[in-house]
Amino acid sequence: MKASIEDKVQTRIPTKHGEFILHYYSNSLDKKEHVAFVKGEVAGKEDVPVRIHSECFTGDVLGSRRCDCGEQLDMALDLINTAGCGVLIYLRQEGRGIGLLKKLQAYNLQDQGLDTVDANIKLGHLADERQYDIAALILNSLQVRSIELITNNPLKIDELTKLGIKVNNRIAIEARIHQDNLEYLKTKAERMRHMLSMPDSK
Ligand SMILES: Nc1nc2c(ncn2[C@@H]2O[C@H](COP(=O)(O)OP(=O)(O)OP(=O)(O)O)[C@@H](O)[C@H]2O)c(=O)[nH]1
Ligand SMILES: [Zn+2]
Repeated sequence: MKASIEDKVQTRIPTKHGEFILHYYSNSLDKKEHVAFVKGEVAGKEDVPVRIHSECFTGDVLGSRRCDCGEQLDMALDLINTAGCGVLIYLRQEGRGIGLLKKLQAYNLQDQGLDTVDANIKLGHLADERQYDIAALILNSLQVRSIELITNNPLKIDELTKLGIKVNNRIAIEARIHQDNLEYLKTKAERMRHMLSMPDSK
């Protein structure tokens, strides 16, 4: 079956990072509520700054310091607002696609010494189960011609490219490193090829 989305409603949201238009999408692939936060005119534009942010309840909402998600969300919205044009797609792919329950179980395994990759595997999952079909459909629906992707994750660039999105550039988005996120970020750099400048990496 060919995947499809429908832009059901658009509404204005003033935020501490400026004003955006929130688009709510229904889709044929899952029952999740994926959204896009759009700044300015993006239709027909090249090199549009785009952040594809994966849901992280603990980081985005609770301000957890285990990961860099909350800080990245703030940085991306600020960057897009300053650029005056851009899109933040908020995909409901909690825990890299394994869901909140499994992510919280993975956190407990991490507290017993496993890293974020091995904890997922121990729970019977892949390290990363995310798919980007809906993100690509949203970008096409917004008529974005090409993007500058705000990410440190090369896999996201590869996956979007495979889905026909023209990624002309990458914009780095590195959160502050501290004791609570150090191991997590190290694992992303060493085992998931994330382009992060870690203190002791060569
Ligand atoms: N399974 C699992 N998911 C996690 C963990 N920590 C954060 N996440 C989820 O990871 C997702 C964010 O992915 P990241 O790997 O941090 O970063 P990314 O989106 O791939 O890369 P960037 O674009 O550079 O931010 C969110 O859905 C989080 O809920 C963890 O320890 N285990
Ligand atoms: Zn997170």
